[in-house]
Amino acid sequence: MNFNSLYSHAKLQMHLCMLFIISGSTNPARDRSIEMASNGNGNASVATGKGSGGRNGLPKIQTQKRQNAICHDDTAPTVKAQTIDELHSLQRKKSAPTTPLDGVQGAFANLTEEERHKQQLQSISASLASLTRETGPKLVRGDPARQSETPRVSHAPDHHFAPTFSASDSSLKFTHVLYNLSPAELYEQAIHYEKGSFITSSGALATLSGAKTGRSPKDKRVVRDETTEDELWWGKGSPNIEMDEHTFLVNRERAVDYLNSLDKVVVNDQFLNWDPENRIKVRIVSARAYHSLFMHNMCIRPTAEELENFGTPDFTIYNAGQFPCNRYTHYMTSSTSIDLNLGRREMVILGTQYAGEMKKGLFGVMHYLMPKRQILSLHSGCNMGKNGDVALFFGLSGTGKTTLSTDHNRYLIGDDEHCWSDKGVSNIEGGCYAKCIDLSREKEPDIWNAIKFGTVLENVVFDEHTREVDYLDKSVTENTRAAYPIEYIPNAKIPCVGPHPKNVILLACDAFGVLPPVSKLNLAQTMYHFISGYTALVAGTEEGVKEPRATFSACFGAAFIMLHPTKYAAMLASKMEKHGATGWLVNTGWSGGSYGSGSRMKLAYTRKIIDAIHSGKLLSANYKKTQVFGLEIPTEVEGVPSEILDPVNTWSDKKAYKETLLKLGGLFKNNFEVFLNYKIGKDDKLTQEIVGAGPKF
Ligand SMILES: Nc1ncnc2c1ncn2[C@@H]1O[C@H](COP(=O)(O)OP(=O)(O)O)[C@@H](O)[C@H]1O
Ligand SMILES: C=C(OP(=O)(O)O)C(=O)O
Ligand SMILES: [Ca+2]
Ligand SMILES: [Mn+2]
Repeated sequence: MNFNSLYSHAKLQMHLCMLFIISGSTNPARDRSIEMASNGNGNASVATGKGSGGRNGLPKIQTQKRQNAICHDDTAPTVKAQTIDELHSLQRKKSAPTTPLDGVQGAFANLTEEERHKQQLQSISASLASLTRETGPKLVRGDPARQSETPRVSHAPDHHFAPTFSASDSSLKFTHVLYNLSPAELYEQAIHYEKGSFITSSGALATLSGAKTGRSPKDKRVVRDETTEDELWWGKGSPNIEMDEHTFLVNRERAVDYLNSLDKVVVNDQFLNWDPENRIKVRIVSARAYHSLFMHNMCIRPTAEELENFGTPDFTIYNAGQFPCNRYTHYMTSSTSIDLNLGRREMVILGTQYAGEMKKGLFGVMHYLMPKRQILSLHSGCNMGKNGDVALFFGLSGTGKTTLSTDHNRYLIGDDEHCWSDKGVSNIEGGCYAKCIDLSREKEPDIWNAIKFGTVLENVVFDEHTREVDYLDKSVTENTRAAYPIEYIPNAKIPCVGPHPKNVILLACDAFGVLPPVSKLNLAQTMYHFISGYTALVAGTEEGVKEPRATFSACFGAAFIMLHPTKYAAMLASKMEKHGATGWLVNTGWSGGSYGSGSRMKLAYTRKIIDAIHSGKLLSANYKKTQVFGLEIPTEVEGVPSEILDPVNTWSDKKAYKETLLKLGGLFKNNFEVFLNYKIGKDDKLTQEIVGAGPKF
């Protein structure tokens, strides 16, 4: 007998001893019982010495009177387990293998699965490899807290790697990998390990994103190398702030070292783009279950079989958001850095946990990769009518892409990021990311109902006891969000693809209150407004802020484009022309005066306007032309009071209206100056038309 078995033998003896002590006898088989009988009032009484085995004077235990024949302890089905551990192991069965193992016998089948796990771990280890050490970290599958329960497959280092004796501590330890966990597993991880994670009354997971509750565009850096130097848009107005390759590697090392120092990392392998020919494989390595569940919802979820054959990712995100960048590093101007290296196909996130950085970061990558394939990437929502008519909804943050593309009478293709190829449109993502501030069940029932188990609810406030969310509460931020899989919307179009768009709707939330609720645009006007990318929002939370602030963001998403805006504009113009799409400008902002005196356009009216665009009725309406912007506005729209269609009618102070209109016109003009020297499309004709499509005064 070796020491171990001696020890366990001794332990068994001890357990038996304790059992005997508790039962009060050296012969536990001997019956001594207490008979508990119901007295009919639901109370139990103890009758002593009545039982058959009451020889030692101790009563027998019985939960019910025998004669009423309700309780049959002895006949009730019993669990098949002999021990508590065995019972617990019965509860969770192993996931079924996805590849049918026809005729393959046990041992070989196991080997195949183990082989597959080993390959996955090797691939992840390679992703997490430090660039200055020789091997990737040692990885183990599963939660370290559940070592005994989870099958462990350790990463056997490749033979061609010589063992490094100058290794650091981090290369000696194991890192656990939580690979493509399910929402339920991620809930448990988040609730157990991440402060600020709670289940709300509807079943959604409430999370906190930390100090950053929105994107940090000033902290975005893009590696400028020989290729990107020529290809990308640099300089004034560009969102691409340069960094060099070396600095990228410094930040990458910082993120990778941080991730490798943890007990465990979460890894998602997923897809982008529903167009199968242009699908991109992405890997997201992060430290938080919140980030993993967010990306699970937002990217396209692979089937178990697709995951088995995933192979090497096309793009990898290292999200070390809890850890700041080093301010002494060149190019760093804050402790936050979001770094894109197109050559290495990698992105590093340091110093921000806002999950939107990941989805919008990948969108930037698509804005680079897709135009190279003559596919236009679009910052737009997209839906389709019963007859197959597709509409795009362009707009900056908060202008209504998600709200208006989620339409109970139409199929949802996607709420935010799309591609327009020769075949039609495809969603890049597998989920939606809705703003939740002031969300109401009545006005937005589909979004309301999508906030259920599996949905990530960021930075919302809820009742600590009932866990009911107060969507009016801005205590954490105004930018509260819900991220849910697209199939949580009942009429989602799966797969998320559709034919060529018929209507291109440009959304502007005009807080000046001078843009009409809807205008029909010709192609040159559509391009003018697309390149301008106007919206105006109000600070909102700050006291005394009366003046709306105009924002111009080229292509309604300058923060995400990688090439010069005119490249995307030229592609949009040629596609719209080729497929005969109509452009519209819809003001989802103020009416009856600027912010402060007027009020926000009623969502119900905007929906009626959108309905009339979809149905084709608005195309054949009567139109008149506005001053300054020269916009064609309809005189009537079903379900909308006619007097609001021309904003001048809604302002009581006509002089103030005219001044504000001219002010906004001036802002448009100033903004467009930088584009006057560029050619859009093949000939000068369109360029001249676009320049002429702006405000005149
Ligand atoms: N007339 C309107 N049209 C569209 N959205 C409106 C309107 N009035 C108020 N809203 C609100 O504005 C917000 C629009 O946000 P969202 O649809 O998420 O924008 P985006 O997807 O473009 O970032 C929502 O909270 C919506 O309820
Ligand atoms: C997630 C974002 O997109 P949107 O507000 O357009 O939905 C964002 O801009 O951070
Ligand atoms: Ca967006
Ligand atoms: Mn949105």
